[in-house]
Amino acid sequence: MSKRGRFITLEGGEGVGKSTNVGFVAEWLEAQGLEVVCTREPGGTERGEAIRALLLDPAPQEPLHVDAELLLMFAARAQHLAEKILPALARGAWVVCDRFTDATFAYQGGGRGIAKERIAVLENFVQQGLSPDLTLLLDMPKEAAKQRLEVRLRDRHEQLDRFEQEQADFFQAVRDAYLARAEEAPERFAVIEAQHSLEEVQTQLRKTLSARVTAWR
Ligand SMILES: Nc1ncnc2c1ncn2[C@@H]1O[C@H](COP(=O)(O)OP(=O)(O)OP(=O)(O)O)[C@@H](O)[C@H]1O
Ligand SMILES: Cc1cn([C@H]2C[C@H](O)[C@@H](COP(=O)(O)O)O2)c(=O)[nH]c1=O
Repeated sequence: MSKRGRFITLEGGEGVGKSTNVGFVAEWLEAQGLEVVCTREPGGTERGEAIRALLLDPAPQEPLHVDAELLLMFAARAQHLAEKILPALARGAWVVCDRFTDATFAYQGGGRGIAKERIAVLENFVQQGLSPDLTLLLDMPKEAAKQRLEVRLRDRHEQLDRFEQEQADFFQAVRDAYLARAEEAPERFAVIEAQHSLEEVQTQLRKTLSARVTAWR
């Protein structure tokens, strides 16, 4: 029977470079001879992507209640775990996921103000003990991240989604919540200084991955 794969997540606020670096992390792991499944949240499955569209809708017809937002995140996650993440880990593949439950604690907890104890109830119910083996937290000041996001939106002719339309204090609360979680679980988190050039960020990522993969073997 093959050994269970490892579960790696990338986290951080808007525009810090998660999507840019998911492929880098996956390619680095593949170069070590590992099977890698790349995915994202909310989403990652057909139903999860439909829920994502509801959650990110830039111009919803009516406001989305914060509890409904929280439950939709976990509904998408339950489907994602059952259909994609758990089968991949069970056959020995490594899963690289752009956001997971730390995002819920940061956005719905820090940003929206939902008590972390309530989020933890859903985390236990849906994940039944599963949590990432390594979380790469890309951290940088929110002002610089916003500038990057603006460049991306302009270059790709995209519009701000429902979360990206939030105000500066929301993004500060999200960043603070992420950093608090990293402090609570230093053995799982690696905080990457994301304000540097892409080359420097990827050097930090490579060093972190190399140390972890060696330790796990
Ligand atoms: N280290 C870097 N230096 C300069 N620009 C960067 C760096 N990393 C990413 N970028 C650019 O910043 C923009 C945002 O990056 P990216 O889309 O990867 O962020 P993200 O964290 O996935 O954002 P979101 O959460 O909003 O989807 C992109 O245009 C990307 O090319
Ligand atoms: C998993 C998760 C995500 N979110 C938010 C964070 C982002 O604003 C969007 C996803 O968009 P991205 O371009 O892929 O970053 O969803 C959240 O609020 N809670 C969560 O659990």
